[in-house]
Amino acid sequence: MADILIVDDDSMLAEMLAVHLGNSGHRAECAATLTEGIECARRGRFDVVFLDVQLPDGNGLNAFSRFAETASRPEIIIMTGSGDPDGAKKAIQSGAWSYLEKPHVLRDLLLPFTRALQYREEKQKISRLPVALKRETIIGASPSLASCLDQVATAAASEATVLITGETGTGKEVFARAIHDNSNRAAQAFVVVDCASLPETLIESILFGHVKGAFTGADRAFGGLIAMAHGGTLFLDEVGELPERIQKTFLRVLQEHRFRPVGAAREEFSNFRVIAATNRNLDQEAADGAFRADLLYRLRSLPLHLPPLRERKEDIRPLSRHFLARLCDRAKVGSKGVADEFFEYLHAYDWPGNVRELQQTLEQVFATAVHHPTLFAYHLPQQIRVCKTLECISAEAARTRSEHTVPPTSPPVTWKAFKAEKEREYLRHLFASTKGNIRDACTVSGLSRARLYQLINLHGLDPETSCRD
Ligand SMILES: Nc1ncnc2c1ncn2[C@@H]1O[C@H](COP(=O)(O)OP(=O)(O)OP(=O)(O)O)[C@@H](O)[C@H]1O
Repeated sequence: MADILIVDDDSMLAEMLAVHLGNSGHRAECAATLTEGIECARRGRFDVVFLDVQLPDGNGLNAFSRFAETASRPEIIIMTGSGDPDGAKKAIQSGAWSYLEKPHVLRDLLLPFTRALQYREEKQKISRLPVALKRETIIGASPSLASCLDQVATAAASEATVLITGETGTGKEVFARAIHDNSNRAAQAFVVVDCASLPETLIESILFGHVKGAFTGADRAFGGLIAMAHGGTLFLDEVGELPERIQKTFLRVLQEHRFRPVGAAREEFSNFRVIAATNRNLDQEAADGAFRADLLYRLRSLPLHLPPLRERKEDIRPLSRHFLARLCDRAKVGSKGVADEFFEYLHAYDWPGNVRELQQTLEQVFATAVHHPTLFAYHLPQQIRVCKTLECISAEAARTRSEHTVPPTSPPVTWKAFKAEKEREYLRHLFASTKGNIRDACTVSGLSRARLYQLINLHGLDPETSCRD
């Protein structure tokens, strides 16, 4: 017997589905809105959620992760309107087990539902196995990182080719190593091929090796990276950069594990496993003919997408603490205190360079504050401080705007007096956000230094004390 949650505002359909499932020995509960559904999923334990897309208080697909991340981690079957290919595609991309078209839910339900339960049962058996994932190099505890770690465990237990995607600096190489370190191949080599820096004329020789005298300068035989990865893992970093000429040859090597070193008469064999990574949209490139679609499908037996840091900001604090502790260790200095607003500033920033940018920023901060026992927001690079400051100012502007939608109850003042008061308010806030730093205040406000000093005099303000008001 399974526990099912049906989230649909069509009460007749929900009821019919509940009765149908009840007749097969399952226990079904219904919710008519997203809010009610999420609340039910949090309170109860469900094996499967049937989730409608169009709900009165929002789109089911957008709330997908809120169901998937509840304690019982249910399998989710999406119910879409009929003939909505976009909805169906989005459902599968968000990790739904399957999708059913609304008018045929009862007719089409049996197979996906049975398979989802079977999958769930097997998943629970596997997760009960006492396997501890070695993940010392991977810091973070956000739900999305946890889900990536689940996928690392699955990939490590299999021999399938993995394609890791994600923006630059999200940790693709770290995750590739973690898959290798947790696999049966851990004792053998992890060979990195940086496809972006392979010299065009030497690619075959670097990958497949060469015999002595194969070309001018080949005064010794070389085994090649594929041979080196025998028994271990071949990590193709930036695989999208692999020249077209090699893509075809490589596809064959990937399928047959046989390759011919340059100048050799015979083929060699290597038992390697491939993990590839890219920050490019290879689907698009395959559609445009810039990357071989057959190679892409072959590489992507198991896909693993790493979310950017801005979508898992919970990881910023533990990552920062980890990097700072490592820097203190290396410099042989005691651990440093970190002011709370330091993290607030890190949170407000979008981290286009992801974890790598965070790590480099902290190295920079550490170098400038090596003798300071505490790190303050002031130690952070200017672009990060400006970002937080702009966030404060726009929040303040929104607050002021909303205050002004309320009809004024006090008698109107002159325009001049009103403007002066708003100017003073703005300046006070500007100094509070920039900690009284004139240079930052000019950057953020766009005022020249001369105009800023003029306004300070006019309103009799002191930037240093204003920032503490
Ligand atoms: N979750 C994490 N925990 C600890 N360190 C991490 C994590 N993710 C990334 N890093 C660190 O961030 C840096 C960048 O990681 P990595 O080289 O794996 O990124 P990448 O996605 O392969 O980048 P690129 O696409 O530019 O090659 C490395 O120093 C790595 O150790």
